[in-house]
Amino acid sequence: MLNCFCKRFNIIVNIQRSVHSDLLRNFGWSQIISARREQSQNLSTRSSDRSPVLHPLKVLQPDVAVPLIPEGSHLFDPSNEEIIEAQKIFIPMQKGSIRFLKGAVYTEQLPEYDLPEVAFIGRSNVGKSSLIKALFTAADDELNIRTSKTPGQTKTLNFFQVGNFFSAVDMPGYGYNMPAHFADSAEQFLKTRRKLCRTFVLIDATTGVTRVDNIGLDMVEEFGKPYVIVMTKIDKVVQSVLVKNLMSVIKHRETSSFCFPQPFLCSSVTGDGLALLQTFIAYVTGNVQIKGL
Ligand SMILES: Nc1nc2c(ncn2[C@@H]2O[C@H](COP(=O)(O)OP(=O)(O)OP(=O)(O)O)[C@@H](O)[C@H]2O)c(=O)[nH]1
Repeated sequence: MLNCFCKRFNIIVNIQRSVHSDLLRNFGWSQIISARREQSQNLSTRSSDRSPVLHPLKVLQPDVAVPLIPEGSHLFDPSNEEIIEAQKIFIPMQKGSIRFLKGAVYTEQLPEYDLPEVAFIGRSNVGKSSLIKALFTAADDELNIRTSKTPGQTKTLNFFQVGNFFSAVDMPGYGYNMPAHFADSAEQFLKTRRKLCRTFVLIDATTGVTRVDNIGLDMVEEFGKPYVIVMTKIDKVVQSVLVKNLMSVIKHRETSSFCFPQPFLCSSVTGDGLALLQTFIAYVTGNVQIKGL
């Protein structure tokens, strides 16, 4: 059963990988432009051979009565040129330039470097490893990131170095089957990392914000860390469910002091929203400039 699932998932990832690497190899013009065109397409009218939707939130907005980002906030909406520039960072310039650095748990084991850092946290099985794998699909062979249907497989803080641009950290999931060290290791990490510039808190689009998600959300609020909500697995829900669950994120944002106003909507399977998230990561780590920001 698991084998069969893995095979199917690999096929999907391989299709996505070839679409993605074509996009990157050709510096993406035609695909990005067609993705732009798809912004006018309803998210629920999906077909497997279409280009990824670039900005899922923008697609949803016309169908939602409340503003998805607060009045007065700027929508993060980079130009095609800025997206192309940002995506170059996610392609290895040479073998090993994007690499797994180490798995660690306690402060003294954490790697030292002078790079900006971004962390991905979320409850078990929310899709953290899959998202990192999809963001770095061009370096997949070197990173060899494992994903699993079984919750709680990520047991250490896994560090990935992305050239001299930044470092990404895949944190263990909380909730079901979480490692016993989670509270200590996550707290120590969030408290001590000087170069941590953003934490991405992942929320499953099939559930919206649950009580378990509040473990991570409360933690980043308590430590006063600027964070961004990423809704994962948007391919798994119809638009009405996506909007309903997005509302739980909007509701959380209203009471938050450190949450970025714009949630990012992604699918690691279809690639929807990934180019936008890559561009945002490149922007917050100081690796691309976005006009007007
Ligand atoms: N359809 C769909 N499935 C996804 C997506 N992202 C992840 N999954 C599936 O969700 C399951 C969990 O994904 P992982 O990436 O291993 O989740 P994780 O958060 O790293 O899990 P832990 O190790 O428990 O912390 C796997 O079966 C993935 O294939 C997505 O965008 N769409």
